[in-house]
Amino acid sequence: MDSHLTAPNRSRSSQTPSPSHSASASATSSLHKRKLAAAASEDHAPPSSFPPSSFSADTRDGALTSNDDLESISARGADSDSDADDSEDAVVDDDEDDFDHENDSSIRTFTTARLESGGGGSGSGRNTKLKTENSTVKLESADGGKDGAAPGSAPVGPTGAAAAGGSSIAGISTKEDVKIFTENIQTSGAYSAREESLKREEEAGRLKFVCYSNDGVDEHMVWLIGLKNIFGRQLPNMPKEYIVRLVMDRSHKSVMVIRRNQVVGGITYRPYVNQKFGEIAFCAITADEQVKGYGTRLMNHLKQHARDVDGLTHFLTYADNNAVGYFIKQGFTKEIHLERDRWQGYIKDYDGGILMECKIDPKLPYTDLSTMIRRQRQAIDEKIRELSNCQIVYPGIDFQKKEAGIPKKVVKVEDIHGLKEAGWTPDQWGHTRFRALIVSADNATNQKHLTGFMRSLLKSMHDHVDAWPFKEPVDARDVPDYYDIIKDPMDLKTMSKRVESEQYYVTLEMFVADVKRMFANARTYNSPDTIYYKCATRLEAHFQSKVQSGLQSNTKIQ
Ligand SMILES: CC(=O)SCCNC(=O)CCNC(=O)[C@H](O)C(C)(C)COP(=O)(O)OP(=O)(O)OC[C@H]1O[C@@H](n2cnc3c(N)ncnc32)[C@H](O)[C@@H]1OP(=O)(O)O
Repeated sequence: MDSHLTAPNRSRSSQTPSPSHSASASATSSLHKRKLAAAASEDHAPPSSFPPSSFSADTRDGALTSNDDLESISARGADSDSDADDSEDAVVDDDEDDFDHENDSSIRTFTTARLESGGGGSGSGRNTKLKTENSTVKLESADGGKDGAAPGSAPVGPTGAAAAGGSSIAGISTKEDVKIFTENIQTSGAYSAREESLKREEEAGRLKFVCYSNDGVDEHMVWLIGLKNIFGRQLPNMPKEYIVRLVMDRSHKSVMVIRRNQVVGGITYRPYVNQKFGEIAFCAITADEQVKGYGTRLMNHLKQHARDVDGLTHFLTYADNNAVGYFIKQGFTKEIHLERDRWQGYIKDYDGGILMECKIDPKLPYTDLSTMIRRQRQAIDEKIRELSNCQIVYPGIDFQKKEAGIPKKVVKVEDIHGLKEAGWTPDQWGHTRFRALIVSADNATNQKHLTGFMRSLLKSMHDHVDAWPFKEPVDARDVPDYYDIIKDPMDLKTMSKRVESEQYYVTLEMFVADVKRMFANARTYNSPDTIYYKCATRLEAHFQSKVQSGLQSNTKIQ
């Protein structure tokens, strides 16, 4: 009667299981190429003490025995993904045996320990880890009560107290003192904004995160079936019967997102309590709710629950290649730091994925990270204000300009509001790399010096044989598209006006920047074979040599 969900024997690529293993191992094939060691955990669960009314669990952990029963559960509106197809999904019919034979040659490897643990075929052998020479030698009893939730046990709440009917995973309560910090909050980043908005949904009761395993309570079972359907759709290469097996396996737990009593997504994991790590088997959000932050919040709830309730310190998962980015954003790494002894032989090997690890922080308020981030933002902001006056906003400067960009009104540097307050001192005025020019004691003399040098440079360019294209601004009547292409025009006449204003160029660098721009414009608008381009290159070389010799002779004079 359970043939639908008891996979036939599979060939295995790397291990040779004992006959009893072979007999019990479920290694259903898929394009996904997961190397399943499923049977290990499914074969010997204690009988359910309270099977759900509408379907029965057989003596094997979570192995559903009646497709009709599954259908009836689905038909009751198990999840938002449910439709006619879903109820079919729920039924693993004989046709689906096809996939069991499809990839016989491939992919099915069992870790030694999983094979050993799956081989007993009885409850007592469950989770017994046998290490061979290459791996494990010690025999360690790890019954369901230790590694993994006790079969059929009700999920527990965040406090760690068992809650008979399961419990929603509430976020940690926000302490009163948070308000002190969260007042006057700066704008939050995208991550916090998303988390906060989902947190508000939770507080308003429109959204909840729950953790259940196969406990026989109708509502929980409906949700688990709903989650199973989502996994079936979102992980299309994963054999459906394998999904059912793990979701219904009583040693697995599922943290689910429930919105308006419908499952939106979830994560099914197996806590290895003795080893203090959990293995994420499946993780998915229903198609039309992805990339809205549910996956992140789900993971945060999972971490908090796994730490506070299961006492776990790490998660491991074989992440699908196309979901690696998501896991990285959730703090998973491809480097495995967890000591090999703690996990090798416990978790299933999968092809087509990459083993990733996440260390669960012992302190982080995972379900209230946004408040923590806001508090940190606030604290940093306050410290910045303490160390600087950047929060003070002064009235603006009148930057109205006359011709050639020369300011209408001369603004004395020392009159610029906030400059002194920011630590400016008059000796920083006109700071320039061309220090050789600025040796005089007062600013007025410095400016005179600078103006004289710039004037001589301008004259030298003006008198050059190649200067003719640059003497006046380009006339748009002659070159209609010039100003469409050149947005920052410059010419010798404009520069001359700026020099003579004695206000514009307060450093030589400013003057040199205008000269460079003038030549760059010529080379942008004109092609290299044009006279304009060639004039620009020759005049620029002339200018550079004049600047160099001017600076050198100036240095010599000093
Ligand atoms: C062990 C396994 O089960 S592996 C298989 C994982 N599951 C799947 O691939 C099924 C299909 N995908 C899904 O169900 C979902 O997209 C999930 C579970 C992967 C992510 O859930 P979402 O609700 O979409 O995630 P959420 O909205 O919180 O996004 C978090 C961040 O991850 C990014 N992200 C989401 N999915 C992916 C992805 N597949 N690859 C790369 N980045 C992703 C998001 O862009 C977002 O980035 P941001 O914070 O910079 O804006």
